[in-house]
Amino acid sequence: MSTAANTTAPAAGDKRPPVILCIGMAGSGKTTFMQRLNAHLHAKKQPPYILNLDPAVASLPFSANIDIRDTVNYKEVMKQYNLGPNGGILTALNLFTTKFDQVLGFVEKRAPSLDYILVDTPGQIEIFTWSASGSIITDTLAATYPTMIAYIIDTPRTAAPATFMSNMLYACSILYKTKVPFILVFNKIDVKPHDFAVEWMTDFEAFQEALQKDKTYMSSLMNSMSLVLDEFYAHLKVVGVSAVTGAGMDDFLKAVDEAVVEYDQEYKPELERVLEERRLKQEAEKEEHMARLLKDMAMDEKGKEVSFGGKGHTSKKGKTPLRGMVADEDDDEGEEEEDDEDDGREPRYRDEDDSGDDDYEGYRIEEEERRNRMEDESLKRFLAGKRVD
Ligand SMILES: Nc1nc2c(ncn2[C@@H]2O[C@H](COP(=O)(O)OP(=O)(O)OP(=O)(O)O)[C@@H](O)[C@H]2O)c(=O)[nH]1
Repeated sequence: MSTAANTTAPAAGDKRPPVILCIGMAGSGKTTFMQRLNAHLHAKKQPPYILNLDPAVASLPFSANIDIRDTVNYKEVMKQYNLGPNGGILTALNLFTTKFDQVLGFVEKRAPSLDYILVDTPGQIEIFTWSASGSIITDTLAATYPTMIAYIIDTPRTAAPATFMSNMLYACSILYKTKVPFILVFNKIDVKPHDFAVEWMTDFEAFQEALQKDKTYMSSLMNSMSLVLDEFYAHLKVVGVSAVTGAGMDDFLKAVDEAVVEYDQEYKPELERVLEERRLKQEAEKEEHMARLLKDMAMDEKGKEVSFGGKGHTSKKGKTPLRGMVADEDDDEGEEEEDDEDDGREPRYRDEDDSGDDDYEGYRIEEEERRNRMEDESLKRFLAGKRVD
């Protein structure tokens, strides 16, 4: 776990602004946090580019550059598809995702002049974190930009060990699902400072002690869960902020810088490895299909072997029809071999009963002799000082 102390500033002239996906439980203060962050960045003369992905928000306290509500009317979606509010929001997000390549196009044009891209997500957290659209949007952004999740937590409401544990487990599930760098943002520290949370995350015994006070059946379950979470905490950046007073905003930006470094050092190489693995797998599949196709082409529908009349054709004893493309060739067994000369003809199929074989062979020999005669003629004309056509 890091607490945004040791940081590296983003490289000057970096054309890939970090994308900050703001996610959190309803009422955790996502929108207020975005508003505060927006104001803070404007004050620093680094105005962010804002995407609003919440189709159900009544009014935004900041202006979004791209707003899902301009594209989809979620109330109309509810009516048309006969859905409830959550189904309407999810369908609206799905519809918007089908246009996300256009959104990316807009972002791309602006990216060189931007320092930050902020994304507000639907209040119903699972609509973004557990939907296909949420994954597509996250993965698409993360393929190009250093993308991270700012997980907003309502600190006063997380002070009980059981609530804290539930919230951390949820955060853990999102981290393992998205795999992008993760910042835990303890919001509302003007009401309750987040020191207790940092202590519980860094000092295992302190959390165990807090758990001892809980005498319910849940405490033993939580005891074992807390062991699992220890590993998870190591991957997190933790900051305390107040979206109302503006406390902790610079700490948050330092954590963003750290997340960019983490993206470059861990996420991106892993992404490239996965893409390369996929490419190799596809290539291997293609080769396998080709080999199977060639094998199939060597057999006619009745299961008889067929061959091509052109270069690389098979002998009657049933060799591989396309030389050089399929392994397992053995050409010099003293069998009756056909001429390997490429005569430029289209390949033709035949089977062992092909009675036209001899005619064809005769024609080939005739053709070759004719070509040889022409070449001789041409040479004679050249030696006689005439132009060669
Ligand atoms: N004291 C205090 N209150 C805050 C802070 N941040 C947000 N709030 C309050 O928390 C409530 C919820 O804030 P929102 O920003 O609407 O939360 P949200 O997560 O966007 O909520 P949804 O729109 O339901 O997703 C509001 O009453 C805010 O004024 C904070 O840092 N300190």
